[in-house]
Amino acid sequence: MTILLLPPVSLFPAKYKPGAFLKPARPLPSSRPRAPRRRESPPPRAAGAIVSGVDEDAFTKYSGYLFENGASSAAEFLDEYDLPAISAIYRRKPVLLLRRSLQIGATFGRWFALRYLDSISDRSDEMFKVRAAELRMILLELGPAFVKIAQAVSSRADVIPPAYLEELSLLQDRIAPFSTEIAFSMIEKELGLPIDILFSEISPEPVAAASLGQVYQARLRSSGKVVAVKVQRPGVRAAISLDIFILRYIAGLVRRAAKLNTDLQAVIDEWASSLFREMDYRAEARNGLKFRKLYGRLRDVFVPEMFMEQTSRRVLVMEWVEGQKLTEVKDLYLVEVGVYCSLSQLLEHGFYHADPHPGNLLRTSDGKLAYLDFGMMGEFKKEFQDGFIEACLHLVNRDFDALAKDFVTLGLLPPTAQKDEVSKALTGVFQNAVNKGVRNISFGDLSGNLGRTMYKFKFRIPSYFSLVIRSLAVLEGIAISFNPDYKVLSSSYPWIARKVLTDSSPQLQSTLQALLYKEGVFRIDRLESLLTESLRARTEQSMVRKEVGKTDSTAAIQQALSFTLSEKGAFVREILMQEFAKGIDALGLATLDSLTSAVASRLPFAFPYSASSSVTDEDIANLRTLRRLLLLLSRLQKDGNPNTVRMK
Ligand SMILES: Nc1ncnc2c1ncn2[C@@H]1O[C@H](COP(=O)(O)OP(=O)(O)OP(=O)(O)O)[C@@H](O)[C@H]1O
Repeated sequence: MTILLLPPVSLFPAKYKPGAFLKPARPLPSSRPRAPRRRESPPPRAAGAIVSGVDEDAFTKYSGYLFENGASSAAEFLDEYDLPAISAIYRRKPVLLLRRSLQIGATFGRWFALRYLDSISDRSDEMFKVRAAELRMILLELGPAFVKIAQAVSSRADVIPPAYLEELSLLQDRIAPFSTEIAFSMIEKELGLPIDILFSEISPEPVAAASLGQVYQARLRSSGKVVAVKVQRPGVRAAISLDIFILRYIAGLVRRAAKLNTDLQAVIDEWASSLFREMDYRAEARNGLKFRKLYGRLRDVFVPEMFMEQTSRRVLVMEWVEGQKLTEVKDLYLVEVGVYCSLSQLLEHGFYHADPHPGNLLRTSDGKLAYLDFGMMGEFKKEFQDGFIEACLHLVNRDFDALAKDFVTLGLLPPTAQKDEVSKALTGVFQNAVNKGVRNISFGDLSGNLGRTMYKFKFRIPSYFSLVIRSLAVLEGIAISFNPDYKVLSSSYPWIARKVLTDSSPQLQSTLQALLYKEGVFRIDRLESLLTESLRARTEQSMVRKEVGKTDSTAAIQQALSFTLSEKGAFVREILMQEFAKGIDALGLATLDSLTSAVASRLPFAFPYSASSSVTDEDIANLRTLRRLLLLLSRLQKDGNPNTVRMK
């Protein structure tokens, strides 16, 4: 069985520039004589090329060790996170359990001891970078469960010191690969066909190695398309199951010892369930298909195609994306595209990419934002979407009583929390931030402050919500690295304003009603600010959405003018009409009033009625509102004609 590997330049169109990966032809591992196949081939003993600078693939050794101890055979075939099954496997292996626990304890213990020594010898600052690098190596050595945990926190510029952030972000894509021979044999076993029947070319080494799998560049023999082939690390489920089992146990101890509010074991269970789902590549491919269908239509967003027929539980084949990491190219326009795409995911369809770490966001060679890795997707339920929008509106409008209630709806606070106390505490957390103006609120700071202040009210962040926050915080984090003033909330608020003005959900409509009326008095300033903000969203949105056959500026004008007349603007129109009617009534009265007083002053006798008594304070307020409404509409008309539509 031979595979034709021609020099890449002659085979790939120039835009793919695959030369970096496809080395000059050389025999592929699959053409070498292979060891006789067993149902479960032993894990690799030595890694192939070194990607990360780690001189040995520690995970490969670890999974080999597990295999020798009989742990992988049962745990490796678990389809989903099944705690009773995992307990049953590892309770029968106390020695393995003890050895691994000691290994984890000793590794971290040594590191903490060194940090302690640094601090007593006053060398903490000097050794900071060294310890950060050591921590990365430790996590790599301890295997994929720890790498995954580190990845989860590595995009949080707000909670992790910069030196650690730098090191931990290397865990996103610089992990030692396992041997290509094992990978190719897994592809053949999983897909049931020889490599050279599946692909006309494949890179002789992985182009990237991540915690759960590694990726090859290949060309499908059937269609000639260039694809990425992701192959799962052997022994990964067994290794992760064992570590989860141990971490759960430690979490139980810590919770009891520190009397924590949070059920740490439940947090680990949720995380473990999603990690197991991530390890099923068929589910990932289905997610990718759905993601492409929903968001692939947004302008400047690119979602690769999935090849379901060539995908199995441990092998995934998808369209190759040529591009650079968003973090490397520092493209603020694409960060904005990402924010709009995230909001569309969160607040329009509720189906969102829950792992948008910087390694998964690329800038394609034609300037689009490409999403990779659909293993972890979240569902943001409609009631939470509305709750989130309401919370943002209440925050921006400084309505902290309502915000306290939103926190209960969102599951951030228990229903038993003392609302008055909470409202006071929230005022303390947010007042300053909001006074600075919505454009200056940092998403990262806000969530950090919130956690610290609200702890005493049993504040907890449900896992669905932490992923939502994360998907926005990651983008803010990327942007901040090259524009320290970037605020994701400022980019999101126009969207939120537009949503509340146009959504037909009764919940949002009553929020809007409550926001616009205080004790029956119409608050036109709030409508003004919502409309102005929403227009900003619609203008920018027209850049992001494909407006077939329209220029951006005409689309913006049309949107601005037709908004209140459109079906979506029905609710706002009703409010406007009501206020217009009140204003016109007041205008009628006032006109009549001035007419009668003008006529009365010219009469040679005293007029029996006092004209001024017919115009009340309310009428005067309604007249003022009418005037402002007219001004607002004319301004919207003007603003709807921006000359600068493209931000690039
Ligand atoms: N379709 C693709 N086109 C080009 N490169 C790709 C593609 N898919 C994956 N890669 C490369 O492989 C790397 C790892 O892929 P991916 O993130 O899907 O793997 P993973 O095992 O799920 O990783 P992680 O541990 O980060 O969750 C990516 O960061 C990217 O560099």
